[in-house]
Amino acid sequence: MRTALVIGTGLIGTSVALALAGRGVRVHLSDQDPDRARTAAALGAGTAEEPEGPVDLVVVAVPPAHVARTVAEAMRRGIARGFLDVASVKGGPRRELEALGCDLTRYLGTHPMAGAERSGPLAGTADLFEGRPWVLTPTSATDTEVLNLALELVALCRAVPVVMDADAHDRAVALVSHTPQLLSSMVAARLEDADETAVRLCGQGIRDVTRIAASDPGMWIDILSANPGPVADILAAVAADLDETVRALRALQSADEAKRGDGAAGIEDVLRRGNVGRERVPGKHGAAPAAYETVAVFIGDQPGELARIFADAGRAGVNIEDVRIEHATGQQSGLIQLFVEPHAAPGLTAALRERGWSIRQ
Ligand SMILES: NC(=O)c1ccc[n+]([C@@H]2O[C@H](COP(=O)([O-])OP(=O)(O)OC[C@H]3O[C@@H](n4cnc5c(N)ncnc54)[C@H](O)[C@@H]3O)[C@@H](O)[C@H]2O)c1
Ligand SMILES: O=C(O)C(=O)C[C@]1(C(=O)O)C=C[C@@H](O)C=C1
Repeated sequence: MRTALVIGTGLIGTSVALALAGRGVRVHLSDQDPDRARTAAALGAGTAEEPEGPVDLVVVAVPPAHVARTVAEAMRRGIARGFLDVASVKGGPRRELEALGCDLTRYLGTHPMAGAERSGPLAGTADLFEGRPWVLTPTSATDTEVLNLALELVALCRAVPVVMDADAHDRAVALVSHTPQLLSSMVAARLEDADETAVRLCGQGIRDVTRIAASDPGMWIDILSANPGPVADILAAVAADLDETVRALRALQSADEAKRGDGAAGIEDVLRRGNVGRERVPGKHGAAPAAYETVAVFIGDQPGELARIFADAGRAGVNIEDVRIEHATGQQSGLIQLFVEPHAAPGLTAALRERGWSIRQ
């Protein structure tokens, strides 16, 4: 692929464009808000100038409700060999394109399973998709050349292609993306009127659970409007768990010992099922989840501290598999958790101690 046109230069479009431009593709950028295309261009994602002739690939990265019309318009102009979109839902846009009478041989619906709670071009990064699944939903009508262009795009973004049926995709993302977004928002919504003294106690648990609650509501209304049935089905199952958990907690307040035992069993059931589900979440690079050991180190909030600890781990010959930083409220220090293979943890702990780091026991 030598040339591409990215329509919609927000978080996803700019990230795609940065990855392609970084690997030598000439990328043209377009957005209904020209300032956004210019911002993406200024970040090195390509040029905001119109292509002079046809490009190899058009990537449509606009909100789901605008996908079909934008793809149809690009097809009408005949400006590329293939047309992709990256929307978070796949069944609806395909059916809309069908209804608009578009040539579906030239179109492929795709969805990179990577993103962020921020939107707009300034949130874009070239490495956003590295190692992440990127769903492709070809049908028997899809032209092989278009499928190959999509596979090339995924490879250039260093993502991992996953082929799925569009409706199966929508049911899957209802479970792993759309319902979690709503639940994160619902937990965060409890904080809206909470007492300041309670909010000050927020620790890493609530930060983990509510990160995506900062997402753009407009975008999510669009996504959920295009996938309401499957999300409602999963939320109904969550609601049944919630009802059961409330019942179990009330039983724990009872004076009757048997009822308290029943309540504890109900709570344990949901917590254990949660453990089992969590174990199924894929680990690094899509591999089976690894049981890493954590080495927790106190770290100062000043320039160079992270570089120093990573260099010290490197000197000890230890590969850091994952990392998490917990910031203590109101303090100029934090706690960095280094995830390493279990056999490497004792050596790393000793080496860091020797170099003066304070390790949390
Ligand atoms: N945010 C995520 O985590 C994520 C992840 C994967 C896929 N997606 C999908 O990617 C698409 C873009 O999402 P985003 O997060 O980059 O949103 P964003 O708000 O950051 O960017 C969307 C851009 O599209 C532009 N736009 C809107 N309508 C347009 C039109 N008709 N023509 C041209 N430009 C138009 C907007 O001006 C904006 O710059 C959506 O379909 C979304 O479902 C999002
Ligand atoms: O914010 C993130 O970390 C995301 O990856 C967001 C996320 C997801 O739920 O996985 C959200 C919607 C997209 O369609 C794809 C990615």
